[in-house]
Amino acid sequence: MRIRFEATLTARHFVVSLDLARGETLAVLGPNGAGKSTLLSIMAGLLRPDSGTASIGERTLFDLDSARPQWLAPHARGTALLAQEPLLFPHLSVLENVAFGPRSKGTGAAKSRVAARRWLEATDTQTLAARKPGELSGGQAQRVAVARALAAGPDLLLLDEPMAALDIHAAPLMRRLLKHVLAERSAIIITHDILDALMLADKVVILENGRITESGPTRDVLGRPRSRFAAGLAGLNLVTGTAHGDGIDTAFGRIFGTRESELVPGEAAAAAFPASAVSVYLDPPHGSPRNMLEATVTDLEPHGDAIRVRAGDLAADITPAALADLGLVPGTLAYFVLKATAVTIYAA
Ligand SMILES: Nc1ncnc2c1ncn2[C@@H]1O[C@H](COP(=O)(O)OP(=O)(O)OP(=O)(O)O)[C@@H](O)[C@H]1O
Repeated sequence: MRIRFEATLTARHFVVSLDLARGETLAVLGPNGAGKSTLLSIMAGLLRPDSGTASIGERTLFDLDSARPQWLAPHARGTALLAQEPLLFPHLSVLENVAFGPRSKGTGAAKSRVAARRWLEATDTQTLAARKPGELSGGQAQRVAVARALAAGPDLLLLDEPMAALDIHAAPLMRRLLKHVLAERSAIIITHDILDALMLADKVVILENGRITESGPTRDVLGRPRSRFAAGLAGLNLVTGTAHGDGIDTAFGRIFGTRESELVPGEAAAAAFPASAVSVYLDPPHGSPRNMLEATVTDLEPHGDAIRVRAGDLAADITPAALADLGLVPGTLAYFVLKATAVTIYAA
């Protein structure tokens, strides 16, 4: 079933349209306040846009553009929303929580419990069936919430940062569960985590200020980002300019790299390279021909075992020892140097 969505909500500067093929998982990435939760709330029927239409297959979720506006109640949409917090009914057992979905659709009590047990097994929570939500860890509760969402048999699963509230031990388990659950299932997942997008989603959209600024297959968007937001997520530097032979002309001078596709001289192009491929020098290095970008250091921050040196939008990861040697501080004029083989150039 194809999923179509188009909505405008002026008070939140929200203007979004998107399309999902049957069984596809879409990751929504974007900075805070971009409108990601707004998108899920409108889809789930918790928030009414000013205008727009949405449908799952033949079922209209809302149509506010016609002479006879339609608005389907949340429970009738065939969507299930999984929030950051599991939001289980505290007074019901785990089994009853999961059986609630089929029950509310009119399935009998015994049949609903059978279905619930099946989903508890699928989420590896069958041993918790008799417990109350208050007796579960965060990770367990979130797995039960997945079971509950699936037991309702949704046509579209909506996930709002399902890993965000989990600790570093529970998150990988949950990610593995979702990978299994989301295969062949239509879903929209909000995430801040690049790994989630790469592992779980077929497509991504980047949402910024209520607008989609990039969209496409996950690997394309993250491997060849066109927006700074996507580039930052992917740990890539992104420098834009105009194509010229094997390179592009940028504010930093000409940057050479490997062409990803045919470039038309003079047309907009971008160069992407990982922060880990950049070396930093205080003086222009001599010798082998390399790309050299002169820039003033603006920030230094820890990044894993490395130090990320920022100069405006440029980023380089260097070792703490190199940082000590160079004596970099914000304001230092430095040379960001990298081999052409580390640079991918593509039409922007
Ligand atoms: N209940 C509300 N009433 C009015 N405006 C709101 C409300 N909730 C969010 N907004 C505004 O709508 C815009 C989009 O917010 P939304 O919560 O959808 O963003 P988000 O991308 O989910 O952000 P985050 O990553 O911080 O969760 C923001 O400008 C926000 O301030």
